[in-house]
Amino acid sequence: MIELTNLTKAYGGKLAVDDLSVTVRPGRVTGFLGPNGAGKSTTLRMILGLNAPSAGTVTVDGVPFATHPRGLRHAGALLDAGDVQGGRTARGHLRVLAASNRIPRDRVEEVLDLAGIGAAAGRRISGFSLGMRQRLGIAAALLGDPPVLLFDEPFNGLDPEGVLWVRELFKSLAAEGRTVFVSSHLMSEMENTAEHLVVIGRGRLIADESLAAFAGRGDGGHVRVRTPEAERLATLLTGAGGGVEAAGETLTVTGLSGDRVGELAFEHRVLLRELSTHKASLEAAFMELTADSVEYKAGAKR
Ligand SMILES: Nc1ncnc2c1ncn2[C@@H]1O[C@H](COP(=O)(O)OP(=O)(O)OP(=O)(O)O)[C@@H](O)[C@H]1O
Repeated sequence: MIELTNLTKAYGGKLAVDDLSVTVRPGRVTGFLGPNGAGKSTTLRMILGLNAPSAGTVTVDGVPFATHPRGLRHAGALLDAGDVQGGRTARGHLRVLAASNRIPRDRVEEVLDLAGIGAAAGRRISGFSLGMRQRLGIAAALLGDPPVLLFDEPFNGLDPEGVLWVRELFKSLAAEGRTVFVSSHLMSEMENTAEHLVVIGRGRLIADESLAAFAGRGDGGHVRVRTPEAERLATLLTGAGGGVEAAGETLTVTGLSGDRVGELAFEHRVLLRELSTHKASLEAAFMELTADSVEYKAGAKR
């Protein structure tokens, strides 16, 4: 369990993290979402004791991480996949980490295989692609078999197979009862991974809720239907409690399911030329929610 209490970090006069109070619970993947510059990396670094908070506190299983004697065996993290000595081999890099954390050498081979880079273990990291570096970073996080795991943008640079692998890995780590906290600036990456979401913007907490609750914030989706009898169908749909927007032969319907719209048309012998349902996208809910806190927007005046 990770507990942030009024956690704040100021750089100069600017608040990178602003009074954040959040509890990250074990047994589920918690997505940590926010646009670029929202303060995710700064928060993760404070959890690990790498940055000191300007105010507030953060504990990992009840104690500040820096004072935890078990180091990598207590919390593992992938922060910046590029932050490794390129001259070392993957195996060499992990062996150094293992030695300094009193982790048995055999574990290095285990995590290399687990991360799918066993075959590249003897190669220098400088020749690794970004995806391979991410896998190495994940292997390093898992080295101490820790109950708490933090990952900063772990999907960057991974191919589709890698993305699927990471998703399943995170879910299985959470199912084992671990605390798994994963940052991303893309909702799509969290959609099939996280059960719970913590969303921040400009350092402030915007949402702390289940993925299902978050999805419910969206517009709930709509049904699009095309008919030569648009006016008659619109009256029927409105009568059934739907919201209708008409544009020529096309009606956009909210508040009624696609099935219900089809049934009403059938019952009243209204000819349909098209009927499609459009689910509310989590991405849209995320963008809507964070729109005011996006710091770097294309074409926006600053
Ligand atoms: N060492 C630093 N000195 C000054 N400002 C910093 C420093 N580190 C981060 N910041 C600022 O703090 C804010 C939050 O940055 P942070 O990297 O935590 O955001 P992020 O959510 O991880 O973003 P991204 O998705 O782009 O990595 C940004 O405005 C950033 O410019």
